[in-house]
Amino acid sequence: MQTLTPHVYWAQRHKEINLRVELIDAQNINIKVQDDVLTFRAQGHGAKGENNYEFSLAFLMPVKPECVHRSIQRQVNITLKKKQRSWWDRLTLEARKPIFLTPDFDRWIDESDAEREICEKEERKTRLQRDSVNSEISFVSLTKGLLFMYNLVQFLGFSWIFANLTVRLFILGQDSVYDTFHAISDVMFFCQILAAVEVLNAAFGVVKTGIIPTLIQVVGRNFILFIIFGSVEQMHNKPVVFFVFYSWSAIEIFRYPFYMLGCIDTEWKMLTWLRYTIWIPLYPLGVLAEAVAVIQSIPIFYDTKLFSIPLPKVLGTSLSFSYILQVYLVLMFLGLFINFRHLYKQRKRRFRTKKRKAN
Ligand SMILES: CCCCCCCCCCCCC[C@@H](O)CC(=O)SCCNC(=O)CCNC(=O)[C@H](O)C(C)(C)COP(=O)(O)OP(=O)(O)OC[C@H]1O[C@@H](n2cnc3c(N)ncnc32)[C@H](O)[C@@H]1OP(=O)(O)O
Repeated sequence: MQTLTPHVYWAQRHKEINLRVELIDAQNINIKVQDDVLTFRAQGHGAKGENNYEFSLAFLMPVKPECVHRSIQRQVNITLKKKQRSWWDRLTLEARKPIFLTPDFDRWIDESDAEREICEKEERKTRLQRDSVNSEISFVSLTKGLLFMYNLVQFLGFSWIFANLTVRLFILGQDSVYDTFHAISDVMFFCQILAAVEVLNAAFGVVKTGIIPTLIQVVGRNFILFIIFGSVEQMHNKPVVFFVFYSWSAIEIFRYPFYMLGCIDTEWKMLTWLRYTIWIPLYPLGVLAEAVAVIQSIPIFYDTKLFSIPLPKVLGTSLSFSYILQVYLVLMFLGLFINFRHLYKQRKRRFRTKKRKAN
């Protein structure tokens, strides 16, 4: 086998040099770049059949020693990085062009074209960045808009409940307390079903809050509303319904407007203080009222056998739901403890941040 020189085509960009070595089925390719000199050795099929091929090129200016090459059926493509971003007048150190070297007209561009190519690339990049920022902004605005609407609906719902309970108490006196469920439950059902959105918001990171406290809050309330009050008629006329609904709505008429203002990046200090303070008496009172409701419902579930769970014969006929309620009573106080601690932390975080901002 003889050693021949392959035909080499070259082109440049501001940052790199591209070489195309014309060699069919190149094998044992050995390319080295040392002191700005590239040496190429390979076996392949050229104009004179299967032979060894080699060449070397001393570059006009410094190049990085690492290079990338890729052999495809009819050629070997080599890419080298220039050490400095610049446009070379020629490829080789020697002014006389080697005979085997030709400009690669398929890839050839002059300096101004290369500049334009770079400008276009930059423009495309900026446009892409701008587009992604714009779509991020419109996504955030859409989310904030939807959250605002959600909070507004809840605020209106709970304001109606709170106002209704208060006005009825003043007009009808004590009697209104016994009729709370019939007067209020439809709106309360609506608001509390809708509150499931808060669990989804926490789960998908739409708002910066933990899922566990939200789940405890929503599941805890809906258990009382739908199971204890909703499914047992004997509970409808109990005064405890009034106290539960009153404690729930008393916090929500501050919490939801606080969130609404948050959605439009506004804050009323008084409202923030109320949102993060009023739960301190309301939460234990609310849980206490809920506990009274559960305790009052236990004998009713026991007598009516409602929701009792059928058991295998060896264990007895069925497990009364009243036993589950007794376990729930314990869970309630565990839930109270978790959420009380969570709200306490949120309060501390909120007021600590404010103080730091004020400094
Ligand atoms: C696993 C299931 C087990 C079930 C076991 C059952 C156990 C039963 C336990 C029962 C206990 C529940 C009793 C309860 O029903 C009794 C009462 O409600 S009594 C009445 C008094 N209640 C309250 O005061 C509680 C009110 N509720 C809450 O405060 C929340 O629901 C709670 C999840 C407890 C806490 O809220 P959160 O974690 O979200 O804290 P923040 O308000 O500070 O919000 C944090 C940041 O998120 C932003 N955010 C949150 N929600 C929204 C929203 N809807 N829209 C816009 N932004 C929102 C908020 O602005 C904060 O952001 P930043 O810090 O940037 O301002």
